[in-house]
Amino acid sequence: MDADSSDDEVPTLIHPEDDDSAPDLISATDDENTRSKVPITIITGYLGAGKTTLLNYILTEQHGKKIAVILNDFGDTIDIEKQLTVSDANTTSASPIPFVPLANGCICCSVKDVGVAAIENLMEQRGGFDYILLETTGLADPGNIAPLFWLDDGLGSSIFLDGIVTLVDAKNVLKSLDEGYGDEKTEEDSEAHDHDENSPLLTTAHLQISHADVVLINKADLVSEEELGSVVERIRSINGLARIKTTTNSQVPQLEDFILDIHAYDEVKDADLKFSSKGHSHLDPTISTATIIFPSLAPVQVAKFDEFLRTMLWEDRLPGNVSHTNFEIHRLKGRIPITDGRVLLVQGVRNVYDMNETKGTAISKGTDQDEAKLVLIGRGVDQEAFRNSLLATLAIHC
Ligand SMILES: Nc1nc2c(ncn2[C@@H]2O[C@H](COP(=O)(O)OP(=O)(O)OP(=O)(O)O)[C@@H](O)[C@H]2O)c(=O)[nH]1
Repeated sequence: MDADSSDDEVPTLIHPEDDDSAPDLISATDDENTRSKVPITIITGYLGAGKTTLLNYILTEQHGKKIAVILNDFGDTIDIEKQLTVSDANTTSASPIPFVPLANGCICCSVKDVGVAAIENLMEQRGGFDYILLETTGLADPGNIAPLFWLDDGLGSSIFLDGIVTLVDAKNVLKSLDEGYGDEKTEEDSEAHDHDENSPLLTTAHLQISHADVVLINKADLVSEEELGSVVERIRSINGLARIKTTTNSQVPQLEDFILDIHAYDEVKDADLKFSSKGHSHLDPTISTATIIFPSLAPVQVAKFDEFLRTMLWEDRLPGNVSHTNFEIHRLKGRIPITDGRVLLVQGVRNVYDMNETKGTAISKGTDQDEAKLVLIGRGVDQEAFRNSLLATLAIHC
């Protein structure tokens, strides 16, 4: 399940060929920029899944980093007990650890006002830390948080999103996915999460898993091997990109690569996309992962590929006269070789995406490297329809 290793060079930003009102993306991939920016890992997961336990574990492990922790508390009250728990457990050499509790509301609703201000405030203490962990409330939707680090000029210039780690409770996660167990059903939630009465229930657990770069299936001690296997299978069917680790008491043996320095948004390694050979699973009726495999692009097709992405992500439809059901993309990653030797790397969260190219990577014809892969995670993602639409778009005017 742990798949990750590649010697690929760090990608650089390419400039879009047209000026088509693309959001002003801030590349986290420029070598020098990335080095001077502070990485942030978002830790999300259901109420009681083990987020605080994970923070305590990280802060007491030897990792040679000075870590700042931001707690995003839900509601008006500050969870004093939780802050003390983490502070007291900090026996690491990294000190002091500034705590910035976000007292007012869930970060997904008010991140512009509260979350950004707290992070900017924290950045004034720069030099006191070299890594940020943001623990979100159990009800947060990470899809609203992640694009901020691309789109907010202020934030994007000083920090970069390293990755999203989602904790799930092995004992309760299937219930959460099937019944929305643990979700507070407000009217707003019902509208946002389940707007179409005929669609299967979209729960907070789905949102947290579909956006994850790493899923920790915690509380493994509370379930049998067989139950654990079913949980792994279900999560893999929702999010085929995430690396999955089972833990007890949130103890991740290897923090580097799994929690810290994941580089989930500035690299797209071939190994990240390797699960795709296992095919499209419909184990979860609500969200699935689709992999579109297609031949490497001719240079003139790059603009067409971009058009496909824009139409899909910004207009919520598929180009090329392909019929499809309603869909919603949560996360996408792609690795697209071009016949002139370049390789395009694509990253996206919801309707925000970024396309970079690797420098001078030669492709060997007739090998796996020659194959382009686009992986999509979301609702209503019909692999065949998406592939047909992409191929139809690439064929036009080429
Ligand atoms: N049996 C068992 N208990 C665990 C494990 N991990 C955490 N716990 C316990 O589960 C409870 C909740 O853990 P927390 O780390 O507070 O969970 P959280 O996600 O921060 O919870 P909220 O802040 O409410 O969202 C605590 O009593 C932990 O000691 C585990 O792997 N197995």
